[in-house]
Amino acid sequence: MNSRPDQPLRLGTRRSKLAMSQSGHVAEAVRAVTGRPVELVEITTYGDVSREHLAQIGGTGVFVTALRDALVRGEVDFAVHSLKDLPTTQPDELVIAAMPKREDPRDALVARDGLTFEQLPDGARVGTGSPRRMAQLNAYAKGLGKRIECVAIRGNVDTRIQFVRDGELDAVVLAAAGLNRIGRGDEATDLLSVDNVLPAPGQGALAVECLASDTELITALGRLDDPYTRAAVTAERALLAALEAGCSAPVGALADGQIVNEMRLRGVVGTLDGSTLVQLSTTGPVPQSYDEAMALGRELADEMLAKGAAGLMGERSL
Ligand SMILES: NCc1[nH]cc(CCC(=O)O)c1CC(=O)O
Repeated sequence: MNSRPDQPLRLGTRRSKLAMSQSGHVAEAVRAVTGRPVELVEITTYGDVSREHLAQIGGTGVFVTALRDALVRGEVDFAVHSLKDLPTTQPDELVIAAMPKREDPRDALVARDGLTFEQLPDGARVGTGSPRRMAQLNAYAKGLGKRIECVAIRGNVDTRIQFVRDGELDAVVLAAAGLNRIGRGDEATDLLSVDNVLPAPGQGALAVECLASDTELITALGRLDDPYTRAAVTAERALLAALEAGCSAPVGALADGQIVNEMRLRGVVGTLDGSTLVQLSTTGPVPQSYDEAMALGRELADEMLAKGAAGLMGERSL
């Protein structure tokens, strides 16, 4: 593990409140399973510094590159990422040693006056720059016989909620997991059913990453792994990768199950205006290996591509 047992394990983390909360929880769990002290090492990423919209920065990896560089340089022993921010390609020198049990995967609405999505007035201004959310929220609104205006916003969770508190927006849409992790989950005025809005692949789940050569640490961190979460997220990410889409593309996916030993993978892509969505699902036994989980995701991607998914994603830079 790169150091003597009495020395702290170094956990590389972003500085944001969300990242610090995620890292704090994982640090505590790692302390519990290893008996070793864990020290948080703060690292600034380009995604934290830049004021550009994520779609303009070019999507994948803006939050993780600096953390990975620190791992490869040996400045930290392990790092915690939000899985939905992690590119689907895995560098050879790093491994995801654990995917702990996933939090609530849903998107949440934080609206003025306690409004639910259904209660939003026609023409409501809703803060989100995510193509995935825009496509599905526009379609959801249309099904309710109204229009919403999606307004691209950036910033951390607190900043986004402030747009609503200041009266600049009627609502913002955020990951429920993020709200919960920073202790603001009770401010959600609606939790969006995954029947209406599928989350980003991996949303609500964390990746604990370390050097592929650090076998002792991989074994220790592995005790935090939740195999069901790993199977689900692997299938969702296989779908995303097979659709050749980055994290800023309008792709939603969720693998879950109501029936024991069965996993249902749902996927969606759409046009940003929500006028066309390709939404499909496939069901099979809970994958028992990486290969089985990958196969589940690829199978659904093939069906979605056959239904014209690729054409819909072409306009993602709009
Ligand atoms: N893209 C930013 C990001 N990355 C992870 C989360 C929330 C926590 C998670 O999904 O694990 C968020 C904020 C949001 O989308 O509201």
